[in-house]
Amino acid sequence: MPGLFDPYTLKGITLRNRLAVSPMCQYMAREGLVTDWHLPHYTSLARGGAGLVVVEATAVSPEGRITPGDLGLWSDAHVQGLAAVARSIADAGAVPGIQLGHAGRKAGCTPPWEGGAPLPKADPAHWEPIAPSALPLIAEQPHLPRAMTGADIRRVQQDFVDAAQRTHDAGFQWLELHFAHGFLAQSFLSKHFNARDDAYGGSLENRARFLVETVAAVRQVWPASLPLTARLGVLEFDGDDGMNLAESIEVLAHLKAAGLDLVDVGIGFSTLSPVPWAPNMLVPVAERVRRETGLPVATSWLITDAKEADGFVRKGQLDLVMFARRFLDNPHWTQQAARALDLPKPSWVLPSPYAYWLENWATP
Ligand SMILES: CCCCN1C=C(C(N)=O)CCC1
Repeated sequence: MPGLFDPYTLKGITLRNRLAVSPMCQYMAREGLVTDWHLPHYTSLARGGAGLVVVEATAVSPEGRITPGDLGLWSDAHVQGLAAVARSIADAGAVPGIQLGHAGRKAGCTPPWEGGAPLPKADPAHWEPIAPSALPLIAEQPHLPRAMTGADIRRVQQDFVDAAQRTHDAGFQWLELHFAHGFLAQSFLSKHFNARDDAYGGSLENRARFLVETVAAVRQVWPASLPLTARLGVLEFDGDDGMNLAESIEVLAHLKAAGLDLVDVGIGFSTLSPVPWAPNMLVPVAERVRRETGLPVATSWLITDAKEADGFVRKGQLDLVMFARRFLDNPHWTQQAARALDLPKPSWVLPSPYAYWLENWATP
């Protein structure tokens, strides 16, 4: 079985290794546009040697932003800046990916380092979030999201399709739909936050309808040769995870039939239930998803050790390993992973101008 540093081919794309930079919100955009922050940020991550770099959650519409600082692809004006990012990631030898999402009821907040609370209604940047149902995330929340009409659902699905088309126009080769973290798609699936009585609420089939229809619609415009993936929250830590995981596996069968190529196994975060954080906590869950759906899987959350990650791949538990804070801490962490796994010439996971001097001269 291949290991962490073996290439990975999915549809018409081959990654140089199984290490992926997980999408990590930077909240440094303006009106959804790339700023001076993004190109150096993503270029340095790509030059670090990972096989795949997934650009942060990028909103398919203005009201789908988590914060006013989210990147967006809701207009053609957003393509040029992101095209430069995709090009730079590819020039560094990584495959450029991006995560498209809509934050639903969790939209319209300040960045975590400013508290992460919903913007006050009096704030000129404030907008009214939309969601499957007018249910608050927390009981004492000052304002409720607006319940989506059928027209809203169709518009947002078209927003996903249009943003996917722009994603391809920008030169990205890997697309991840954000179906996790209590954002819009996850909240359609959630028993806690979907109280609809139309075809998008009630039964599992109805609660999954938005997700299945969106994958099918995006698949129509996203080239068949390029991986179409989704991050899906399969656990909620709400005391009902036997059912949550079983339902997620059932939904994934339908998403696979609609054209999904890989699932990035995540957490639902539909409620504020405490999470029993532990190293590598989702790996066994991802393994079960892989076995029972037949879909290739990636996962993340507290995977920090190269030898353990290599083992997850060699044992057929994971196909890709998503690292987030490891790469924020050190964009060149892939080199440390290569050293830990005794790869020959480990510095050569980095570009030549770095690798030559790191590898060919005795270091004291
Ligand atoms: C409830 C989500 C916890 C982790 N985060 C995920 C984000 C995301 N875009 O998926 C944004 C920052 C926090």
